[in-house]
Amino acid sequence: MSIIAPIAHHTVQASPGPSELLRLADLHVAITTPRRTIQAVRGVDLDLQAGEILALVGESGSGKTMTAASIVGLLPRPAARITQGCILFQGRDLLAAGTRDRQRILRQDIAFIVQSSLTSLNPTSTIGRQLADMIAFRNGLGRSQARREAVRWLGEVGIDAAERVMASYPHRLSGGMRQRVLIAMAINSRPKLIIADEPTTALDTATQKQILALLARIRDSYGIAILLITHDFGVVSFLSDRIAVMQHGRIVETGPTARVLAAPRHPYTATLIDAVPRLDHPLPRPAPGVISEQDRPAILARSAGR
Ligand SMILES: Nc1ncnc2c1ncn2[C@@H]1O[C@H](COP(=O)(O)OP(=O)(O)OP(=O)(O)O)[C@@H](O)[C@H]1O
Repeated sequence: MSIIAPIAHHTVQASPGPSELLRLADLHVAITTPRRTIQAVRGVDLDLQAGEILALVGESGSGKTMTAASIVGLLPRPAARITQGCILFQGRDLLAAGTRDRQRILRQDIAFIVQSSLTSLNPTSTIGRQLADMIAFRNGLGRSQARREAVRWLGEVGIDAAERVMASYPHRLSGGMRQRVLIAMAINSRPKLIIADEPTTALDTATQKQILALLARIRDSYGIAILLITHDFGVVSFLSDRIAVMQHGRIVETGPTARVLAAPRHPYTATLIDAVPRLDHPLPRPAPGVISEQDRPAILARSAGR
């Protein structure tokens, strides 16, 4: 994985606190298309403490994925590039680090989980093979020991029928099972940070809740910090300690989850929260004529599913 130079470095004045894991300072990402250049990320400042779950929330196109991709060196090349800023991981600037150092940090300490779990797995290889190969490679284990470890990690992520899943090809598993497998792949190296980009978006509501509960348990058991990227405030309230709200490439509000949900300070945050109908809160008050009585059952059904 590599990150595109040249980069105008931002000077970070304060040294990181003892528990600061990740800091983005004045991060800018530009995307050049044949027709124009888009400033996808426009000066993002963000910090994440060890063991913390921070939700990065915003509508589609607000720049969440470009921010995450910058951290793990997966910006779509050659169109996208970091034009300014720095990314500190445990005080080290990933953008200034040598390729080997950066790759070592990304391999050992930062795991990236994306939404589309089918494309993240090799369709021609069994789950057991993929997981055991990864464990063997990372830990220098022999085949049978790596296999035993693979079964153990599948158990860790709540897969009971581990032997059956080991023998399965990815397309034979449900979306929730595949996401559990990806989480097992992410955590077996005991990273310090998981970046999860819309990890539950493609799943049904019950499975979403199970996967979110699993992520919470992983944080509690292993102290792994999670940067959770989502457009869904329902997901955020379930899982995160803190929220950062992103709009048009900028962070417009950051705060503890309970405070942000109860008393949003930025109008955009309030709009996003209001857009989530829930049964335990009054339904958002629609402008007259916008939501008719006929629409109401559908909204209530959606809200009941959360
Ligand atoms: N490969 C690409 N080529 C051109 N523009 C892109 C590309 N990927 C993203 N963009 C643009 O960059 C901006 C930020 O996109 P980004 O994917 O980071 O948003 P997002 O908040 O993650 O939204 P979503 O949840 O839909 O992925 C948007 O204007 C988007 O259209």
